[in-house]
Amino acid sequence: MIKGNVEGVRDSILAELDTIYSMTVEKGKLVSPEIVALITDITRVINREISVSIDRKGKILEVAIGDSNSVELPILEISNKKLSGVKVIHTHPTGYSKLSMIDISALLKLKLDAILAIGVGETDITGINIGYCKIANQELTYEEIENLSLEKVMAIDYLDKALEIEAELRKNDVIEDDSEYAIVVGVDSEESLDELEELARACDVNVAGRIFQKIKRIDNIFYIGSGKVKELALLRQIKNANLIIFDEELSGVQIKNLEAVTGCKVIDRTILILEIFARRARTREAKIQVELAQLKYRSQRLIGLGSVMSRTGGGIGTKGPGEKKLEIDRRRIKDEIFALRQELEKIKKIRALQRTKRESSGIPRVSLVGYTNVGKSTLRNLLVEMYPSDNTVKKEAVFAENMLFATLDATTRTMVLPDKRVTALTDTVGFVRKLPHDLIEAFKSTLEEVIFSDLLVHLVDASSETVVEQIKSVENVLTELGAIDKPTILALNKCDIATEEQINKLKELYSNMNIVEISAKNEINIDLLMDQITLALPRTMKKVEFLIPYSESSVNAYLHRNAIIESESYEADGTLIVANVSDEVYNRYSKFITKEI
Ligand SMILES: Nc1nc2c(ncn2[C@@H]2O[C@H](COP(=O)(O)OP(=O)(O)OP(=O)(O)O)[C@@H](O)[C@H]2O)c(=O)[nH]1
Ligand SMILES: [Mg+2]
Repeated sequence: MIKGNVEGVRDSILAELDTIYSMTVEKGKLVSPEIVALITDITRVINREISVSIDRKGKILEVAIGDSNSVELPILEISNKKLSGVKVIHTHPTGYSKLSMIDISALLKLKLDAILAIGVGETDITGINIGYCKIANQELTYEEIENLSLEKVMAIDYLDKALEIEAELRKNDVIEDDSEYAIVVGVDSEESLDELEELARACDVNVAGRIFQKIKRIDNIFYIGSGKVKELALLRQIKNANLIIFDEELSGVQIKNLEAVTGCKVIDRTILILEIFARRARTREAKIQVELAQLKYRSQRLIGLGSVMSRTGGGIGTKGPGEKKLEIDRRRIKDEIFALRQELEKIKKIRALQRTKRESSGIPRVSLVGYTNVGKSTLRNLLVEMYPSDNTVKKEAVFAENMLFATLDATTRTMVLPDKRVTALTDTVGFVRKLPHDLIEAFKSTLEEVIFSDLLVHLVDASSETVVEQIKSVENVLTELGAIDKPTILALNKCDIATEEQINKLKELYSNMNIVEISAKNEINIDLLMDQITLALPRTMKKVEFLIPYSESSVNAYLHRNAIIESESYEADGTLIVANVSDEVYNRYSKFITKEI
Protein backbone atom coordinates (compact mmCIF):
# COMPACT_ATOMS: atom_id res chain seq x y z
CA MET A 1 0.00 0.00 0.00
CA ILE A 2 1.20 3.47 -0.80
CA LYS A 3 1.46 5.62 2.33
CA GLY A 4 1.29 9.34 2.81
CA ASN A 5 -0.73 11.87 0.93
CA VAL A 6 -2.31 9.87 -1.88
CA GLU A 7 -5.25 12.24 -2.24
CA GLY A 8 -5.89 13.15 -5.86
CA VAL A 9 -3.39 10.64 -7.24
CA ARG A 10 -4.78 8.44 -10.03
CA ASP A 11 -5.23 4.74 -9.29
CA SER A 12 -3.07 3.77 -12.25
CA ILE A 13 -0.17 5.73 -10.77
CA LEU A 14 -0.69 4.17 -7.36
CA ALA A 15 -0.68 0.73 -8.99
CA GLU A 16 2.55 1.54 -10.76
CA LEU A 17 4.15 2.65 -7.49
CA ASP A 18 2.86 -0.51 -5.85
CA THR A 19 5.10 -2.57 -8.13
CA ILE A 20 8.10 -1.21 -6.19
CA TYR A 21 7.16 -3.50 -3.29
CA SER A 22 7.99 -6.49 -5.46
CA MET A 23 11.42 -5.12 -6.35
CA THR A 24 14.59 -5.65 -4.33
CA VAL A 25 17.86 -3.82 -4.04
CA GLU A 26 21.15 -5.64 -4.19
CA LYS A 27 22.75 -6.05 -0.77
CA GLY A 28 25.27 -3.29 -0.06
CA LYS A 29 23.80 -1.01 -2.74
CA LEU A 30 21.85 2.10 -1.86
CA VAL A 31 19.26 1.80 -4.59
CA SER A 32 18.46 0.22 -7.92
CA PRO A 33 18.24 2.09 -11.26
CA GLU A 34 14.68 0.75 -11.80
CA ILE A 35 13.40 2.28 -8.61
CA VAL A 36 15.11 5.60 -9.37
CA ALA A 37 13.65 5.66 -12.88
CA LEU A 38 10.17 4.87 -11.68
CA ILE A 39 9.99 7.38 -8.86
CA THR A 40 11.53 10.22 -10.87
CA ASP A 41 9.07 9.61 -13.73
CA ILE A 42 6.10 9.65 -11.40
CA THR A 43 7.42 12.66 -9.50
CA ARG A 44 7.36 14.60 -12.78
CA VAL A 45 3.73 13.67 -13.30
CA ILE A 46 2.37 14.36 -9.81
CA ASN A 47 4.90 17.01 -8.73
CA ARG A 48 5.22 15.60 -5.22
CA GLU A 49 7.96 13.91 -3.29
CA ILE A 50 8.06 10.13 -3.40
CA SER A 51 10.07 8.15 -0.91
CA VAL A 52 11.11 4.53 -0.67
CA SER A 53 12.48 3.02 2.54
CA ILE A 54 14.72 0.00 2.15
CA ASP A 55 16.32 -2.24 4.78
CA ARG A 56 19.86 -3.64 4.74
CA LYS A 57 18.83 -6.83 3.04
CA GLY A 58 17.43 -4.78 0.18
CA LYS A 59 13.79 -5.36 1.06
CA ILE A 60 11.36 -2.51 0.37
CA LEU A 61 9.68 -1.43 3.60
CA GLU A 62 7.53 1.42 2.53
CA VAL A 63 6.64 3.59 -0.45
CA ALA A 64 5.07 6.95 0.32
CA ILE A 65 3.94 10.15 -1.37
CA GLY A 66 4.44 13.51 0.32
CA ASP A 67 3.31 17.00 -0.50
CA SER A 68 5.59 19.11 -2.58
CA ASN A 69 8.25 19.48 0.07
CA SER A 70 7.90 16.75 2.61
CA VAL A 71 7.29 13.09 2.73
CA GLU A 72 6.11 10.54 5.25
CA LEU A 73 8.61 8.12 6.72
CA PRO A 74 8.18 4.73 8.33
CA ILE A 75 8.05 4.46 12.10
CA LEU A 76 11.34 2.91 13.13
CA GLU A 77 12.83 1.44 16.25
CA ILE A 78 15.45 3.92 17.31
CA SER A 79 18.17 2.74 19.64
CA ASN A 80 21.04 4.72 21.06
CA LYS A 81 24.00 2.72 19.89
CA LYS A 82 22.84 1.54 16.51
CA LEU A 83 21.65 2.89 13.22
CA SER A 84 18.14 1.94 12.19
CA GLY A 85 19.37 -0.23 9.33
CA VAL A 86 17.14 1.63 6.89
CA LYS A 87 17.92 3.96 4.01
CA VAL A 88 15.44 6.36 2.53
CA ILE A 89 15.55 7.29 -1.14
CA HIS A 90 13.36 10.17 -2.15
CA THR A 91 12.76 12.69 -4.90
CA HIS A 92 12.85 16.49 -4.80
CA PRO A 93 10.41 17.79 -7.41
CA THR A 94 12.02 21.24 -7.11
CA GLY A 95 15.03 19.97 -9.03
CA TYR A 96 17.41 20.74 -6.17
CA SER A 97 19.17 17.69 -4.82
CA LYS A 98 20.39 19.43 -1.67
CA LEU A 99 19.17 17.78 1.52
CA SER A 100 16.51 19.89 3.17
CA MET A 101 16.43 20.58 6.88
CA ILE A 102 13.59 18.12 7.11
CA ASP A 103 15.71 15.46 5.37
CA ILE A 104 18.58 16.05 7.76
CA SER A 105 16.33 16.06 10.77
CA ALA A 106 14.88 12.71 9.61
CA LEU A 107 18.36 11.29 9.01
CA LEU A 108 19.51 12.16 12.51
CA LYS A 109 16.37 11.54 14.47
CA LEU A 110 15.63 8.22 12.81
CA LYS A 111 19.36 7.33 12.64
CA LEU A 112 19.00 6.24 9.05
CA ASP A 113 21.82 4.36 7.34
CA ALA A 114 21.60 6.98 4.62
CA ILE A 115 19.19 9.41 3.06
CA LEU A 116 19.28 10.05 -0.69
CA ALA A 117 17.70 13.04 -2.36
CA ILE A 118 17.20 12.89 -6.10
CA GLY A 119 16.82 16.25 -7.83
CA VAL A 120 14.21 15.75 -10.51
CA GLY A 121 14.70 18.02 -13.52
CA GLU A 122 12.38 18.35 -16.48
CA THR A 123 14.00 15.55 -18.43
CA ASP A 124 16.88 14.28 -16.35
CA ILE A 125 18.06 13.79 -12.85
CA THR A 126 19.88 16.98 -11.82
CA GLY A 127 21.96 15.13 -9.25
CA ILE A 128 21.79 12.88 -6.22
CA ASN A 129 22.88 13.92 -2.74
CA ILE A 130 23.60 11.41 0.01
CA GLY A 131 23.48 12.17 3.71
CA TYR A 132 25.15 9.94 6.30
CA CYS A 133 25.18 10.25 10.06
CA LYS A 134 28.52 11.30 11.48
CA ILE A 135 29.93 11.61 14.96
CA ALA A 136 32.03 14.67 15.66
CA ASN A 137 33.00 15.83 19.14
CA GLN A 138 30.61 13.33 20.59
CA GLU A 139 27.76 14.91 18.72
CA LEU A 140 25.59 13.30 16.13
CA THR A 141 25.77 15.40 12.98
CA TYR A 142 25.76 14.58 9.30
CA GLU A 143 27.85 14.69 6.19
CA GLU A 144 26.48 15.33 2.76
CA ILE A 145 27.95 14.10 -0.48
CA GLU A 146 26.68 16.29 -3.26
CA ASN A 147 25.69 16.08 -6.87
CA LEU A 148 26.49 12.50 -7.70
CA SER A 149 25.40 10.84 -10.92
CA LEU A 150 23.32 7.66 -10.75
CA GLU A 151 26.37 5.66 -11.96
CA LYS A 152 28.46 6.98 -9.08
CA VAL A 153 25.73 6.15 -6.59
CA MET A 154 25.44 2.62 -7.98
CA ALA A 155 29.19 2.15 -7.52
CA ILE A 156 28.96 2.77 -3.77
CA ASP A 157 28.93 -0.11 -1.31
CA TYR A 158 27.60 1.61 1.77
CA LEU A 159 27.52 -1.31 4.22
CA ASP A 160 31.09 -0.81 5.43
CA LYS A 161 30.29 2.84 5.99
CA ALA A 162 27.20 1.99 8.01
CA LEU A 163 29.15 -0.46 10.17
CA GLU A 164 31.86 2.14 10.68
CA ILE A 165 29.31 4.69 11.90
CA GLU A 166 27.84 2.12 14.25
CA ALA A 167 31.28 1.35 15.68
CA GLU A 168 31.68 5.08 16.38
CA LEU A 169 28.25 5.21 17.96
CA ARG A 170 29.19 2.37 20.31
CA LYS A 171 32.47 4.01 21.25
CA ASN A 172 31.02 7.41 22.02
CA ASP A 173 28.37 8.62 24.34
CA VAL A 174 26.71 10.63 21.69
CA ILE A 175 24.97 13.79 22.76
CA GLU A 176 22.24 14.77 20.41
CA ASP A 177 22.50 18.50 20.07
CA ASP A 178 19.04 19.86 19.63
CA SER A 179 20.08 23.49 19.79
CA GLU A 180 19.37 25.81 16.98
CA TYR A 181 22.11 27.84 15.32
CA ALA A 182 20.84 30.58 13.12
CA ILE A 183 22.00 32.90 10.39
CA VAL A 184 20.03 36.15 10.54
CA VAL A 185 19.32 38.07 7.35
CA GLY A 186 18.31 41.72 7.21
CA VAL A 187 17.52 44.20 4.49
CA ASP A 188 16.03 47.09 6.44
CA SER A 189 18.50 48.46 9.00
CA GLU A 190 21.34 47.20 11.13
CA GLU A 191 19.39 48.16 14.29
CA SER A 192 16.42 46.13 13.23
CA LEU A 193 18.75 43.19 12.60
CA ASP A 194 20.37 43.68 16.04
CA GLU A 195 16.95 43.44 17.52
CA LEU A 196 16.22 40.30 15.51
CA GLU A 197 19.32 38.76 17.09
CA GLU A 198 17.95 39.69 20.51
CA LEU A 199 14.63 38.15 19.60
CA ALA A 200 16.39 34.97 18.46
CA ARG A 201 18.25 34.75 21.76
CA ALA A 202 14.99 35.28 23.61
CA CYS A 203 13.95 32.09 21.88
CA ASP A 204 17.08 30.15 22.91
CA VAL A 205 18.51 30.27 19.41
CA ASN A 206 22.25 30.83 19.03
CA VAL A 207 23.15 33.36 16.38
CA ALA A 208 25.94 31.90 14.27
CA GLY A 209 26.18 34.52 11.57
CA ARG A 210 24.50 37.49 9.96
CA ILE A 211 24.02 38.93 6.52
CA PHE A 212 22.86 42.47 5.91
CA GLN A 213 22.16 43.95 2.52
CA LYS A 214 20.06 46.93 1.53
CA ILE A 215 17.89 45.88 -1.38
CA LYS A 216 16.19 48.03 -3.95
CA ARG A 217 13.62 45.56 -5.00
CA ILE A 218 12.03 42.57 -3.30
CA ASP A 219 12.62 39.38 -5.22
CA ASN A 220 9.45 37.29 -5.56
CA ILE A 221 11.38 34.07 -5.57
CA PHE A 222 13.91 34.52 -2.76
CA TYR A 223 13.17 37.98 -1.29
CA ILE A 224 16.90 38.79 -1.65
CA GLY A 225 18.84 38.55 -4.92
CA SER A 226 19.96 35.14 -6.13
CA GLY A 227 23.65 36.05 -5.66
CA LYS A 228 22.99 36.81 -2.00
CA VAL A 229 21.12 33.54 -1.66
CA LYS A 230 24.25 31.68 -2.74
CA GLU A 231 26.29 33.60 -0.19
CA LEU A 232 23.70 32.75 2.43
CA ALA A 233 23.76 29.04 1.58
CA LEU A 234 27.53 29.05 1.84
CA LEU A 235 27.61 30.91 5.14
CA ARG A 236 25.08 28.59 6.63
CA GLN A 237 27.22 25.63 5.57
CA ILE A 238 30.45 27.11 6.94
CA LYS A 239 28.79 27.98 10.25
CA ASN A 240 26.95 24.69 10.35
CA ALA A 241 23.74 26.56 11.10
CA ASN A 242 20.39 24.82 11.04
CA LEU A 243 18.11 27.80 10.85
CA ILE A 244 17.84 30.97 8.79
CA ILE A 245 15.81 33.90 10.08
CA PHE A 246 14.73 36.77 7.86
CA ASP A 247 14.01 40.16 9.36
CA GLU A 248 11.05 40.66 7.03
CA GLU A 249 7.85 38.78 6.39
CA LEU A 250 8.33 36.12 3.71
CA SER A 251 5.72 34.53 1.49
CA GLY A 252 5.14 30.79 1.55
CA VAL A 253 6.79 30.50 -1.86
CA GLN A 254 9.87 32.41 -0.76
CA ILE A 255 10.25 30.21 2.32
CA LYS A 256 9.96 27.08 0.23
CA ASN A 257 12.46 28.28 -2.35
CA LEU A 258 14.95 29.46 0.24
CA GLU A 259 14.71 26.14 2.05
CA ALA A 260 15.29 24.24 -1.16
CA VAL A 261 18.42 26.18 -2.03
CA THR A 262 19.96 26.46 1.41
CA GLY A 263 18.90 23.04 2.66
CA CYS A 264 17.89 24.62 5.91
CA LYS A 265 14.77 25.61 7.78
CA VAL A 266 13.83 29.21 7.00
CA ILE A 267 11.58 31.38 9.15
CA ASP A 268 10.79 35.07 9.31
CA ARG A 269 10.59 37.70 12.03
CA THR A 270 6.89 37.19 12.52
CA ILE A 271 7.20 33.45 13.04
CA LEU A 272 9.94 34.14 15.56
CA ILE A 273 7.94 36.72 17.48
CA LEU A 274 4.92 34.45 17.49
CA GLU A 275 7.11 31.67 18.84
CA ILE A 276 8.38 33.86 21.68
CA PHE A 277 4.84 34.82 22.51
CA ALA A 278 3.83 31.17 22.40
CA ARG A 279 6.55 30.24 24.85
CA ARG A 280 5.84 33.10 27.22
CA ALA A 281 2.07 33.13 27.25
CA ARG A 282 0.75 32.00 30.58
CA THR A 283 -2.93 32.64 30.89
CA ARG A 284 -5.38 30.67 28.83
CA GLU A 285 -6.41 33.85 27.03
CA ALA A 286 -2.88 34.77 25.99
CA LYS A 287 -2.24 31.20 24.87
CA ILE A 288 -5.33 31.14 22.71
CA GLN A 289 -4.53 34.49 21.20
CA VAL A 290 -1.04 33.43 20.24
CA GLU A 291 -2.22 30.15 18.86
CA LEU A 292 -4.82 31.95 16.78
CA ALA A 293 -2.23 34.30 15.38
CA GLN A 294 0.08 31.37 14.61
CA LEU A 295 -2.64 29.44 12.87
CA LYS A 296 -3.64 32.45 10.82
CA TYR A 297 -0.10 33.23 9.77
CA ARG A 298 0.55 29.63 8.86
CA SER A 299 -2.62 29.07 6.96
CA GLN A 300 -1.82 32.08 4.79
CA ARG A 301 1.50 30.49 3.95
CA LEU A 302 0.75 26.82 4.43
CA ILE A 303 4.22 26.39 5.77
CA GLY A 304 4.96 22.77 5.20
CA LEU A 305 5.63 21.24 8.55
CA GLY A 306 5.62 17.88 6.88
CA SER A 307 4.99 14.65 8.62
CA VAL A 308 8.71 14.13 9.09
CA MET A 309 8.97 17.25 11.16
CA SER A 310 5.88 16.55 13.14
CA ARG A 311 7.08 13.08 13.97
CA THR A 312 10.68 13.83 14.68
CA GLY A 313 11.31 17.48 14.84
CA GLY A 314 11.17 20.21 17.37
CA GLY A 315 12.31 23.77 17.27
CA ILE A 316 10.77 27.00 16.24
CA GLY A 317 7.61 27.03 14.31
CA THR A 318 6.70 23.46 14.96
CA LYS A 319 4.89 23.83 18.23
CA GLY A 320 2.01 25.88 19.47
CA PRO A 321 1.71 26.97 23.07
CA GLY A 322 0.12 23.73 24.06
CA GLU A 323 2.98 21.72 22.56
CA LYS A 324 0.43 20.82 19.99
CA LYS A 325 1.72 19.76 16.63
CA LEU A 326 0.24 21.95 13.99
CA GLU A 327 -1.19 20.36 10.93
CA ILE A 328 -1.01 21.96 7.56
CA ASP A 329 -4.44 20.93 6.52
CA ARG A 330 -6.38 24.10 5.88
CA ARG A 331 -9.71 22.72 6.96
CA ARG A 332 -8.35 21.52 10.27
CA ILE A 333 -6.88 24.96 10.80
CA LYS A 334 -10.23 26.56 10.09
CA ASP A 335 -12.03 24.33 12.58
CA GLU A 336 -9.41 25.02 15.15
CA ILE A 337 -9.57 28.77 14.62
CA PHE A 338 -13.33 28.60 15.04
CA ALA A 339 -13.12 26.68 18.31
CA LEU A 340 -10.44 28.97 19.71
CA ARG A 341 -12.44 32.05 18.80
CA GLN A 342 -15.43 30.72 20.68
CA GLU A 343 -13.36 30.05 23.76
CA LEU A 344 -11.88 33.51 23.50
CA GLU A 345 -15.34 35.06 23.33
CA LYS A 346 -16.22 33.43 26.63
CA ILE A 347 -13.08 34.74 28.29
CA LYS A 348 -13.74 38.17 26.86
CA LYS A 349 -17.18 38.23 28.41
CA ILE A 350 -15.75 37.47 31.82
CA ARG A 351 -13.15 40.15 31.36
CA ALA A 352 -15.79 42.68 30.33
CA LEU A 353 -17.72 41.85 33.46
CA GLN A 354 -14.68 42.42 35.62
CA ARG A 355 -14.10 45.69 33.87
CA THR A 356 -17.63 46.96 34.41
CA LYS A 357 -17.22 46.14 38.04
CA ARG A 358 -14.04 48.13 38.17
CA GLU A 359 -15.62 51.00 36.26
CA SER A 360 -18.59 51.21 38.58
CA SER A 361 -16.22 51.43 41.50
CA GLY A 362 -14.97 54.68 39.98
CA ILE A 363 -11.33 53.74 40.39
CA PRO A 364 -9.12 55.67 37.98
CA ARG A 365 -6.98 53.50 35.75
CA VAL A 366 -3.36 53.90 34.79
CA SER A 367 -1.61 51.70 32.21
CA LEU A 368 2.09 51.27 31.83
CA VAL A 369 3.00 50.99 28.17
CA GLY A 370 6.31 50.90 26.40
CA TYR A 371 8.76 49.00 24.30
CA THR A 372 9.79 45.59 25.49
CA ASN A 373 12.45 45.40 28.22
CA VAL A 374 12.26 49.07 29.24
CA GLY A 375 11.36 48.27 32.86
CA LYS A 376 7.56 48.33 33.02
CA SER A 377 7.23 45.32 35.28
CA THR A 378 10.03 46.55 37.53
CA LEU A 379 8.24 49.87 37.94
CA ARG A 380 4.91 48.27 38.54
CA ASN A 381 6.26 45.98 41.21
CA LEU A 382 7.93 48.93 42.88
CA LEU A 383 4.84 51.15 42.81
CA VAL A 384 2.60 48.46 44.21
CA GLU A 385 5.09 47.89 46.98
CA MET A 386 5.69 51.56 47.77
CA TYR A 387 2.07 52.62 47.55
CA PRO A 388 0.18 49.56 48.73
CA SER A 389 -3.56 49.65 48.95
CA ASP A 390 -4.89 47.75 51.87
CA ASN A 391 -8.07 46.56 50.27
CA THR A 392 -6.19 44.27 47.95
CA VAL A 393 -4.44 41.18 49.06
CA LYS A 394 -0.79 41.39 48.17
CA LYS A 395 -0.48 39.40 45.00
CA GLU A 396 2.67 37.87 43.72
CA ALA A 397 5.06 40.22 41.94
CA VAL A 398 5.02 40.42 38.18
CA PHE A 399 7.77 38.62 36.37
CA ALA A 400 10.45 41.25 35.63
CA GLU A 401 13.42 40.02 33.69
CA ASN A 402 16.08 41.18 31.38
CA MET A 403 14.53 39.47 28.43
CA LEU A 404 12.23 40.47 25.65
CA PHE A 405 8.53 40.02 26.21
CA ALA A 406 8.83 38.90 29.82
CA THR A 407 5.27 40.06 30.40
CA LEU A 408 2.58 38.80 28.10
CA ASP A 409 -0.54 39.07 30.12
CA ALA A 410 -1.83 42.42 31.14
CA THR A 411 -2.02 42.30 34.91
CA THR A 412 -3.82 44.81 37.04
CA ARG A 413 -3.18 45.64 40.67
CA THR A 414 -4.20 48.56 42.82
CA MET A 415 -2.12 51.22 44.50
CA VAL A 416 -2.90 54.29 46.56
CA LEU A 417 -1.91 57.73 45.30
CA PRO A 418 -0.43 60.34 47.65
CA ASP A 419 -3.86 62.01 47.72
CA LYS A 420 -5.26 58.70 48.99
CA ARG A 421 -7.07 57.81 45.83
CA VAL A 422 -7.03 54.14 44.97
CA THR A 423 -5.81 53.53 41.42
CA ALA A 424 -5.74 50.47 39.22
CA LEU A 425 -2.34 49.98 37.64
CA THR A 426 -1.94 47.74 34.63
CA ASP A 427 1.32 46.36 33.33
CA THR A 428 1.13 45.46 29.66
CA VAL A 429 2.95 43.41 27.08
CA GLY A 430 6.01 45.13 25.70
CA PHE A 431 5.87 46.48 22.18
CA VAL A 432 8.43 45.84 19.50
CA ARG A 433 9.03 47.17 16.02
CA LYS A 434 7.32 45.34 13.17
CA LEU A 435 5.01 43.72 15.69
CA PRO A 436 3.05 41.28 13.55
CA HIS A 437 -0.27 42.78 12.64
CA ASP A 438 -2.12 39.59 13.51
CA LEU A 439 -0.65 39.78 16.93
CA ILE A 440 -1.80 43.33 17.53
CA GLU A 441 -5.23 42.21 16.47
CA ALA A 442 -5.00 39.23 18.74
CA PHE A 443 -3.78 41.22 21.68
CA LYS A 444 -6.30 43.99 21.32
CA SER A 445 -8.45 42.43 23.98
CA THR A 446 -5.60 42.20 26.47
CA LEU A 447 -4.70 45.71 25.54
CA GLU A 448 -8.29 46.77 26.09
CA GLU A 449 -7.04 47.81 29.50
CA VAL A 450 -4.97 50.39 27.69
CA ILE A 451 -7.92 51.53 25.62
CA PHE A 452 -10.04 52.06 28.73
CA SER A 453 -7.34 53.74 30.80
CA ASP A 454 -7.60 57.26 32.13
CA LEU A 455 -3.87 57.79 31.87
CA LEU A 456 -0.93 56.16 30.15
CA VAL A 457 2.58 56.13 31.54
CA HIS A 458 4.76 55.60 28.50
CA LEU A 459 7.98 54.19 29.88
CA VAL A 460 11.12 54.36 27.76
CA ASP A 461 14.64 53.11 28.17
CA ALA A 462 16.47 56.43 28.02
CA SER A 463 19.81 54.66 27.77
CA SER A 464 18.94 52.86 24.55
CA GLU A 465 20.56 53.98 21.31
CA THR A 466 17.31 53.40 19.48
CA VAL A 467 15.00 55.04 21.98
CA VAL A 468 13.43 57.40 19.44
CA GLU A 469 12.47 54.57 17.10
CA GLN A 470 11.16 52.62 20.05
CA ILE A 471 8.93 55.52 21.05
CA LYS A 472 7.68 55.71 17.46
CA SER A 473 6.86 52.01 17.38
CA VAL A 474 4.90 52.28 20.59
CA GLU A 475 3.05 55.30 19.26
CA ASN A 476 2.17 53.35 16.13
CA VAL A 477 0.65 50.55 18.17
CA LEU A 478 -1.21 53.08 20.33
CA THR A 479 -2.59 54.66 17.18
CA GLU A 480 -3.75 51.26 16.01
CA LEU A 481 -5.45 50.72 19.33
CA GLY A 482 -7.08 54.15 19.17
CA ALA A 483 -5.34 55.20 22.38
CA ILE A 484 -2.89 57.76 21.06
CA ASP A 485 -4.84 60.78 22.36
CA LYS A 486 -5.00 59.65 25.95
CA PRO A 487 -3.31 61.80 28.58
CA THR A 488 0.24 60.46 28.68
CA ILE A 489 3.28 60.87 30.87
CA LEU A 490 6.60 60.11 29.25
CA ALA A 491 8.78 58.46 31.88
CA LEU A 492 12.46 58.31 30.98
CA ASN A 493 13.53 55.18 32.80
CA LYS A 494 17.03 53.84 33.46
CA CYS A 495 18.25 57.40 34.06
CA ASP A 496 20.93 55.78 36.22
CA ILE A 497 22.69 54.47 33.13
CA ALA A 498 21.56 57.01 30.51
CA THR A 499 23.97 59.85 29.76
CA GLU A 500 23.01 63.44 30.42
CA GLU A 501 23.19 64.03 26.70
CA GLN A 502 20.67 61.25 26.02
CA ILE A 503 18.25 62.63 28.61
CA ASN A 504 18.55 66.20 27.37
CA LYS A 505 17.99 65.16 23.80
CA LEU A 506 14.78 63.37 24.74
CA LYS A 507 13.59 66.32 26.81
CA GLU A 508 14.14 68.57 23.86
CA LEU A 509 12.48 66.26 21.35
CA TYR A 510 9.42 65.68 23.52
CA SER A 511 9.23 69.11 25.12
CA ASN A 512 5.49 69.18 24.51
CA MET A 513 4.92 66.22 26.81
CA ASN A 514 4.89 65.66 30.54
CA ILE A 515 8.31 64.19 31.19
CA VAL A 516 9.90 62.68 34.30
CA GLU A 517 13.26 60.98 34.42
CA ILE A 518 13.27 58.05 36.77
CA SER A 519 14.98 54.82 37.62
CA ALA A 520 12.66 52.02 38.59
CA LYS A 521 15.52 49.81 39.59
CA ASN A 522 17.29 52.36 41.78
CA GLU A 523 14.13 54.06 42.97
CA ILE A 524 15.03 57.51 41.69
CA ASN A 525 12.33 60.20 41.34
CA ILE A 526 9.48 57.78 41.91
CA ASP A 527 7.76 60.38 44.10
CA LEU A 528 7.95 62.90 41.23
CA LEU A 529 6.35 60.39 38.91
CA MET A 530 3.60 59.77 41.43
CA ASP A 531 2.95 63.51 41.72
CA GLN A 532 2.60 63.72 37.95
CA ILE A 533 0.24 60.76 37.94
CA THR A 534 -1.84 62.30 40.70
CA LEU A 535 -2.06 65.58 38.84
CA ALA A 536 -2.94 64.02 35.52
CA LEU A 537 -5.70 61.72 36.69
CA PRO A 538 -9.21 63.08 36.40
CA ARG A 539 -10.53 64.11 39.76
CA THR A 540 -13.73 62.61 40.90
CA MET A 541 -13.08 63.53 44.50
CA LYS A 542 -15.99 64.80 46.54
CA LYS A 543 -15.92 66.83 49.72
CA VAL A 544 -18.28 65.38 52.27
CA GLU A 545 -19.10 65.36 55.96
CA PHE A 546 -19.25 62.06 57.85
CA LEU A 547 -20.64 61.35 61.27
CA ILE A 548 -19.07 58.14 62.50
CA PRO A 549 -20.55 56.53 65.61
CA TYR A 550 -17.96 55.74 68.27
CA SER A 551 -18.81 52.07 67.91
CA GLU A 552 -17.47 52.15 64.31
CA SER A 553 -13.85 52.97 65.00
CA SER A 554 -12.65 50.87 62.05
CA VAL A 555 -14.45 53.24 59.65
CA ASN A 556 -12.64 56.13 61.21
CA ALA A 557 -9.31 54.39 60.73
CA TYR A 558 -10.24 53.52 57.14
CA LEU A 559 -10.97 57.16 56.32
CA HIS A 560 -7.61 58.19 57.72
CA ARG A 561 -5.96 55.81 55.35
CA ASN A 562 -8.09 56.39 52.28
CA ALA A 563 -9.29 59.97 52.35
CA ILE A 564 -7.86 63.45 52.74
CA ILE A 565 -9.12 64.66 56.10
CA GLU A 566 -9.76 68.38 56.41
CA SER A 567 -11.17 68.52 59.91
CA GLU A 568 -12.17 66.20 62.68
CA SER A 569 -14.14 66.87 65.87
CA TYR A 570 -15.65 64.75 68.57
CA GLU A 571 -19.38 65.24 69.02
CA ALA A 572 -21.89 63.61 71.34
CA ASP A 573 -23.00 60.91 68.90
CA GLY A 574 -19.73 60.27 67.08
CA THR A 575 -16.75 61.72 65.24
CA LEU A 576 -17.53 64.45 62.73
CA ILE A 577 -15.13 64.33 59.80
CA VAL A 578 -14.90 66.58 56.76
CA ALA A 579 -12.87 64.90 54.03
CA ASN A 580 -12.16 64.68 50.32
CA VAL A 581 -13.04 61.20 49.17
CA SER A 582 -12.95 59.15 45.99
CA ASP A 583 -16.05 57.58 44.52
CA GLU A 584 -15.01 54.32 46.02
CA VAL A 585 -14.82 55.63 49.57
CA TYR A 586 -17.99 57.63 48.99
CA ASN A 587 -19.92 54.54 47.93
CA ARG A 588 -18.49 52.37 50.63
CA TYR A 589 -19.51 54.53 53.57
CA SER A 590 -22.31 56.63 52.13
CA LYS A 591 -24.54 55.66 55.06
CA PHE A 592 -22.36 57.75 57.39
CA ILE A 593 -22.39 60.81 55.13
CA THR A 594 -24.42 63.66 56.57
CA LYS A 595 -23.92 66.17 53.76
CA GLU A 596 -21.96 66.94 50.61
CA ILE A 597 -20.06 70.20 50.66
N1 LIG B 1 19.82 50.11 34.90
C1 LIG B 1 18.51 50.00 35.03
N2 LIG B 1 17.90 48.85 34.68
C2 LIG B 1 16.58 48.76 34.84
C3 LIG B 1 15.81 49.84 35.33
N3 LIG B 1 14.51 49.46 35.37
C4 LIG B 1 14.47 48.19 34.91
N4 LIG B 1 15.71 47.75 34.59
C5 LIG B 1 16.09 46.42 34.07
O1 LIG B 1 15.56 46.26 32.77
C6 LIG B 1 15.23 44.89 32.54
C7 LIG B 1 13.81 44.74 32.04
O2 LIG B 1 12.89 45.03 33.05
P1 LIG B 1 11.35 44.58 32.99
O3 LIG B 1 10.70 45.29 34.12
O4 LIG B 1 11.19 43.12 32.89
O5 LIG B 1 10.93 45.23 31.60
P2 LIG B 1 9.48 45.19 30.87
O6 LIG B 1 9.33 46.52 30.22
O7 LIG B 1 8.43 44.75 31.82
O8 LIG B 1 9.77 44.10 29.77
P3 LIG B 1 8.69 43.18 28.94
O9 LIG B 1 7.71 42.63 29.91
O10 LIG B 1 9.59 42.16 28.36
O11 LIG B 1 8.09 44.07 27.93
C8 LIG B 1 15.47 44.17 33.88
O12 LIG B 1 16.72 43.55 33.81
C9 LIG B 1 15.48 45.30 34.87
O13 LIG B 1 16.26 45.00 36.01
C10 LIG B 1 16.49 51.05 35.68
O14 LIG B 1 15.93 52.05 36.13
N5 LIG B 1 17.84 51.07 35.50
MG1 LIG C 1 7.24 43.16 31.75
